[in-house]
Amino acid sequence: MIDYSPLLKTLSHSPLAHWQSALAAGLQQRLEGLQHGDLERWQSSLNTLPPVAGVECDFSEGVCLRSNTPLDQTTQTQLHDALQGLHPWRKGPFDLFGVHVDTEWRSDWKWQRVAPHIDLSGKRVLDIGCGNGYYMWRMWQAGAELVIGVDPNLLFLNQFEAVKRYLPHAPVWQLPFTLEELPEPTAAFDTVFSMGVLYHRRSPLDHLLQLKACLRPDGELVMETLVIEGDEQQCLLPEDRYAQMRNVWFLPSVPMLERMLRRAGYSDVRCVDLNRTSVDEQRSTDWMRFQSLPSFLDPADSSKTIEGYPAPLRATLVARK
Ligand SMILES: Nc1ncnc2c1ncn2[C@@H]1O[C@H](C[S@+](CC[C@H]([NH3+])C(=O)[O-])CC(=O)[O-])[C@@H](O)[C@H]1O
Repeated sequence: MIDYSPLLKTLSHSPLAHWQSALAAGLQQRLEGLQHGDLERWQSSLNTLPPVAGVECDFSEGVCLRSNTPLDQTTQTQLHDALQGLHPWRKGPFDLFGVHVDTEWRSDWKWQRVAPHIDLSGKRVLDIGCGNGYYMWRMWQAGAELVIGVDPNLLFLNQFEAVKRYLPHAPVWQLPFTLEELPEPTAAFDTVFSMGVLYHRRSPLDHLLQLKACLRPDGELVMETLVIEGDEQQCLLPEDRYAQMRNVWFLPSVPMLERMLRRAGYSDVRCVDLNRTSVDEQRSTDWMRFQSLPSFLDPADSSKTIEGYPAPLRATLVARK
């Protein structure tokens, strides 16, 4: 598993120095207690990742790793099979030494919509619900000094580890925790991202307050979530599933979300992007062979989900603490 000691060392020289002992204890407990029926299989996939010499990053178009000694066919097949052992790959794409991991989501499209509105140079960044870490690599590429992501999903942690294995010295770390489990106080991050998480929370205002608690004074929040069209009085609470997703709670309108952010104490609240998710952006691939967005929309009317709700519309808002 990931050796977190360099992170703990980095933290000791930062305003998060108090995290050191809490994280060390929490991580040890979490990593020892990790249980999932597939964990052994994922770990053996990680163990079959071939070593690669002379790793270089090319993040100009996405997350692309190359070697100054191109991989022979056998090694590339070994890499392909090890990565396939970590199916399903949802966020990406990744190009790892010529193996193109064509993920369910074109997360690069979302990053292109978000990145122009933020400046991450020299920033200490926290990514809540970081998934497999795809955006964390983009944040590092955008100049962040330290990127820490939290996500309780163990498959995604293993996918992150597969990439991190080839970039062991990158200041990019994924912790197998939820936001709520982070040691307090956390008010040390310049930028906090919450993308694709708010609608999974039953108490959205508490989520906004917990995110604010992670920011230093004047720090910036990047909030990306599902919304509906409407005025500041409107919000959708699905009866059960939304686009086949369980665990979806509140989909506010943009004006309502702006109001929620202001009521939670943020200032300078702005919506910088609004985008209807297309079936080109979220779809099944060889790397995510389950059903995807095309099956979750009404076959007779793609402006609706199969449950009859408005089809996925996502907004990105930025705000200051
Ligand atoms: N309380 C929590 N704390 C931390 N993580 C959580 C919590 N609850 C859920 N998650 C995690 O948040 C992620 C939400 S996916 C967005 C991924 C990426 N950000 C994206 O913008 O594509 C949503 C989607 O794709 O619908 C999952 O990986 C959960 O495990």
